[in-house]
Amino acid sequence: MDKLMITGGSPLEGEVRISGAKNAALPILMSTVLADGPMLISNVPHLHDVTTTLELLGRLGAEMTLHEGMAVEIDPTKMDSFVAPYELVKTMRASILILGPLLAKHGRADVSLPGGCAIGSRPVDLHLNGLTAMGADIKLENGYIKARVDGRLKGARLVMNEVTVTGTENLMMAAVLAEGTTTIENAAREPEVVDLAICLNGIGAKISGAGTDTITIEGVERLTGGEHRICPDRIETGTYLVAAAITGGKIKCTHADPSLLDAVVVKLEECGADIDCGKDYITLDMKGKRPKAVSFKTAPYPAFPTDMQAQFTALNLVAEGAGMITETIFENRFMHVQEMQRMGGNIRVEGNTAFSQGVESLTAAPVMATDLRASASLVLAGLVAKGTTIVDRIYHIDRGYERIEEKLSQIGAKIKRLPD
Ligand SMILES: CC(=O)N[C@H]1[C@@H](OP(=O)(O)OP(=O)(O)OC[C@H]2O[C@@H](n3ccc(=O)[nH]c3=O)[C@H](O)[C@@H]2O)O[C@H](CO)[C@@H](O)[C@@H]1O
Ligand SMILES: C=C(OP(=O)(O)O)C(=O)O
Repeated sequence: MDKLMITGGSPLEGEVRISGAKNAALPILMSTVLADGPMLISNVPHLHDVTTTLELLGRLGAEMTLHEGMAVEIDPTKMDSFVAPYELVKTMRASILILGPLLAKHGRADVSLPGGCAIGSRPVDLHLNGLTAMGADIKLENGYIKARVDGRLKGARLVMNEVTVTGTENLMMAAVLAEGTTTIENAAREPEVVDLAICLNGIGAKISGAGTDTITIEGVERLTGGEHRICPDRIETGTYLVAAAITGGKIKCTHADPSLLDAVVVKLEECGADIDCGKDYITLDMKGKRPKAVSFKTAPYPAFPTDMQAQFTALNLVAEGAGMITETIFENRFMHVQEMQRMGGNIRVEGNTAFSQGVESLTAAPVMATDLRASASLVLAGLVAKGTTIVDRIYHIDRGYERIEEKLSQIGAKIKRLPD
């Protein structure tokens, strides 16, 4: 397994080009199953999860052509398999996003039930309840979700008990080809849900209200093929902004969308950063300053994202003062804290809150984490630690960050990938 070797102490300075969003690319690539012609998807990030998604689509019989500049053309018209096998689903929970499109388009889907993962149990009951309410017959057999429907799914009123991002996306994708109108109440408002709706509306779907908590989908009989450009990754952007803030540097993130980062920007300003936003860039200046500790609770968009919690936990380790960070989305998302303690962080977890008291400096250590953002937060801690930190098991990082070591090196980090 590859590792990252980071020697801390250099303030980061320069420009980073932000990639397309993982969490938009995955549902949008899955949604191509619904189309009646080829789809050209651009600004696709080069990530392990994207490769897994393309492998899944290939196994289902979709034809794919890769174009220059991270665009992929997907022709789903000759699909002849409806099974998402365990060996793919176990490496990527988001494989569940194939369920809605397959069922809506082909009337059948066998999708391995995703297990829990390092950050929590992550059930998919709300996806299944919604599809059942739309007329699907769903059984669990031998670890697989076996979903069937005779003819088209039926539009329904779906009231979600919890705000679920992939649940909203799965049901929205299922509803676009259903007979009649579906409403999703208490829907997720995340920008990636909006990007998916834009993509689907571009090929003939009738979705309104994406980005609010009530989404209405008028089912249509067919969708055409078409084109879509994936929106910028707000979590990647936030991670690089924290990298500059934690090292007392100055950074410009280009090809970004600052309008998706309001809650994160508020906290960066609170920690002392000067921020400037343009239409497609965001700069952060923290030169010569030590960050001040921040406190917040994670919650669904537009509140502070759980996917940025670990990175700010790292920032608080070296900040001036006490910080209190509460995780409300996932029950086990502080796996990074024990590793941070090994680097000299003065931090403890009680219940779902991490309490920290900033220290002047961290010390390097060999560390590893069992999820994506936790691993990224250890890289951030390594950027300010005295000495050389080795972050193990970085396949988690490769699920969600495109060429992280190259992008960080370009802005002055001393970071190297150590191949297995
Ligand atoms: C590929 C993708 O987009 N992943 C994102 C998505 O994950 P994902 O869509 O899996 O996360 P959800 O929004 O579904 O999870 C939110 C909460 O709802 C619960 N829940 C969810 C579904 C369900 O059927 N039953 C249920 O109880 C979950 O356990 C969790 O406590 O949103 C998360 C929350 O912003 C992000 O951290 C992930 O990066
Ligand atoms: C939790 C995340 O992703 P996933 O839902 O793909 O596991 C994440 O992007 O931080």
